[in-house]
Amino acid sequence: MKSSWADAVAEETAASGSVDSNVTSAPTAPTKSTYVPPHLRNRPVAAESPALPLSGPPSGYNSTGYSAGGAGQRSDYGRQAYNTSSRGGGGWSNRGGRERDVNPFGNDDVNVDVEQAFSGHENSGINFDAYEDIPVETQGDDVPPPVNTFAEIDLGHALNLNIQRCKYVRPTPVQRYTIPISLAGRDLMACAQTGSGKTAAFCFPIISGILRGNIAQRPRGTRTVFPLALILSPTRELAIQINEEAKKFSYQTGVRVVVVYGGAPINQQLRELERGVDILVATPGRLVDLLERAKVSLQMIRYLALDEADRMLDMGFEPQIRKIVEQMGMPPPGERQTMLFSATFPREIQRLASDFLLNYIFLTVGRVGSSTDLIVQRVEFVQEADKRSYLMDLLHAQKDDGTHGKQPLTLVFVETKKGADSLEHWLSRNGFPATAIHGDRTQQEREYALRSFKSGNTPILVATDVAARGLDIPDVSHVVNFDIPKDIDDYVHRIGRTGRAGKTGLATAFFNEGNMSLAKSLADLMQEAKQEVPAWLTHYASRPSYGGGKNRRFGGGRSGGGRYGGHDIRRDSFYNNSGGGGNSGSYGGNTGGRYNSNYGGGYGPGPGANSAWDE
Ligand SMILES: Nc1ncnc2c1ncn2[C@@H]1O[C@H](COP(=O)(O)OP(=O)(O)OP(=O)(O)O)[C@@H](O)[C@H]1O
Repeated sequence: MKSSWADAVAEETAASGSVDSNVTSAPTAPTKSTYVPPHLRNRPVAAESPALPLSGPPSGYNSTGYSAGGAGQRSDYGRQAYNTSSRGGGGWSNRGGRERDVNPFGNDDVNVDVEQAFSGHENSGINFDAYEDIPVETQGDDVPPPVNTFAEIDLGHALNLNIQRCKYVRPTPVQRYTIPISLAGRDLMACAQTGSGKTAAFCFPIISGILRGNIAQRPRGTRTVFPLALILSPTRELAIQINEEAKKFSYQTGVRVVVVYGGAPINQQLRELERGVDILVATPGRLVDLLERAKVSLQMIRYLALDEADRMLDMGFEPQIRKIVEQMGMPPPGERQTMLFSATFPREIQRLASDFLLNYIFLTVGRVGSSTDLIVQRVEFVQEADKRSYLMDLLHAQKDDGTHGKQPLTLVFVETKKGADSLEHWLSRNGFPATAIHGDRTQQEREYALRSFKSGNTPILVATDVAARGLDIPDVSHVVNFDIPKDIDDYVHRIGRTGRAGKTGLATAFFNEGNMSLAKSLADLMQEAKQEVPAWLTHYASRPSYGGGKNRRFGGGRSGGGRYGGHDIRRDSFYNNSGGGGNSGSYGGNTGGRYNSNYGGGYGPGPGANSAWDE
């Protein structure tokens, strides 16, 4: 059932006088964690130690979101903004008044007619029908029901206005399920296909929660800032992108979003923090630096979101995330709300992740780790020596098909940084304007390359895995896996740079003898996404020696979880027997050994390999 915003407003007004009997009361305020991280010990106490932020949902939530009047605290909710400074938004020079938000939407469209909101037709070119029959599974206790429209969830006037400005008319499937779950205060592990709107799925509840929550006064007069929400990203460009998105969603709400990431001058980021921060978007390395310098404190974190969560807990990177989440003063599970999102979630990673969660809901939209049917996948047998000329043929054909002979945006993935440089130069020399992005480039060069690609100035971007995850570049029409990744999950993320938000896309992979270990998982994945699998690939895939065995996602075969997505490891006997079911951290102690032995290599950045990780 679709209802308009106007209906929702009317219903809300009618409801505001009464107390909803279904309202679940907010959990009792958590007791304060006694742990004080070393960098905060012996500090002069400028204000009271921060009272812990609210845990769980603010009063007044019911299963579909927020029930007006439940706690009698709605009076200021329709406001355009709340004043971060008065909430001790952090910083050692809290401004006296709220500064003007820079309009992230450009000059247009600021006078959105909210009465018309969500009642119109699709206006963003998003093909939502593509998602209509997508299988969704949820596991866990008391899962709040999904919604069909934004109007069914009261995210608040200011946020709704921004959703409108973004031209989002309907929630995508992952948003339909996750927003009510998050608004109900539940921890969440969500697996949904690339390009399906996961960023908004975790940003909306965070912003809405901050706006309506009873946020404890944050300390003043200290040079440390106390964000309320932390969003972690594995790469700098993704952090930048999440920051831009979150800024749009929180425009004129008074919620302040700041991003910190490595490779950029720290002083500039410190100045931004100084002006106050509610939502901090960060890459882990730079965040640890700021925590150790006591510029940021996690003591008041109420929401923690890990985007690309499986990458964040990837072998080699997990200790840093554990440090941030478990050893730097952040409130423990139950006293904060934790949301983990990715398109892929290997079982082993789920086990690690469960340490961060309490009584969580496991959600899958589509199958765990599957790719979307919107991407046409092709795989060609191409010998190493022939790859360049093959690529050239593809690019020529594409150009001929393109509008006015223009080269459509093409993203070419290679294995090494050197390989990226070399291919970029070769393409440029041969009349194809190309640029490259990889970990050896300066941050300035990386950002310039991305901008140049997005704008179409250099319509070919040669990239390592640093660009594989999360980047939302409109109109990438072709992803070429010039070098096939060693891990099928990386393949899923790479091809997911096209075919986003309901649009179709094309992905071509160059396969040869060097990629045999991926034959089975690639053939299975393509079959599952209803793609044409070449006979030669099926043949290789059927050979026991090429049968994967390394397919870490499903313990040696893609058998886990049935046809549709949901495989929640809490169902595994292994998990239950190992005492890992209680989210109690009991798994943590011997994680490393078990984890490593399960992997048998081939996972994570090996010697000489590129890392998609940033600091
Ligand atoms: N409800 C919506 N209506 C229309 N467009 C939407 C909606 N939600 C998100 N989008 C758009 O869909 C695109 C993909 O969203 P997003 O980048 O969040 O995907 P994702 O699931 O995080 O992908 P990935 O797995 O690659 O990180 C973005 O351009 C975003 O603006």
